[in-house]
Amino acid sequence: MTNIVLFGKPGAGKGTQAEVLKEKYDLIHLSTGDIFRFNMKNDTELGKLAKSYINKGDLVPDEVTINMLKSEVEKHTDANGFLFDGFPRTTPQAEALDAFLATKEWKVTATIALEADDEVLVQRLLERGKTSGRADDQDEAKIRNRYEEYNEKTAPLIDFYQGQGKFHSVNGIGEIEEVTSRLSEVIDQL
Ligand SMILES: Nc1ncnc2c1ncn2[C@@H]1O[C@H](COP(=O)(O)OP(=O)(O)O)[C@@H](O)[C@H]1O
Repeated sequence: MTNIVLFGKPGAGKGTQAEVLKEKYDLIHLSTGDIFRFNMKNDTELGKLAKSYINKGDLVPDEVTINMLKSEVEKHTDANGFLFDGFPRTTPQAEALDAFLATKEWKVTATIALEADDEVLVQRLLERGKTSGRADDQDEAKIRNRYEEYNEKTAPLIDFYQGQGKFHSVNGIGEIEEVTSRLSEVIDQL
């Protein structure tokens, strides 16, 4: 069982890399952002709730996110491992993930951060907003708010995973293939 947390600021390339890594390492890719967007598109109760937070650039409350994540993991208990993308994003989420995985005698194998400079990332998101239709990518104020959420709530997870000796980081700037090979170097040594 290999469980990898892909970590990084909005726009760092987690989703792009996850698409490649899930095939390469036969992992189930769980993106909380994608799951929320799927629910928003289908106008489910979860989608309606999430929308009010996401469209402002705020995080969705922990309880909602954690329950959703657990039910997604439960659908794949025969998996070779998971690639968590966009989760955990807060300390309570990270603690809940550890506790939940422990009930299955699993654990987080490693957390790998994609590092990139804020200004590069804001430009990437604005560019993505032109074609993605994502409301949270089209407005610089919403994007800045996501960075504030990241700095305040998500950045402390670096210490959390460093404390567990599981934190790795790679340079997220470069060609997609280049970044994939940096990530693979870390994964191959786990
Ligand atoms: N683990 C989470 N906890 C709370 N909210 C989340 C989580 N994952 C995603 N979201 C919500 O969905 C939005 C989009 O997520 P994602 O696609 O991962 O974004 P980004 O491109 O900003 O990294 C976030 O800004 C947040 O509102």
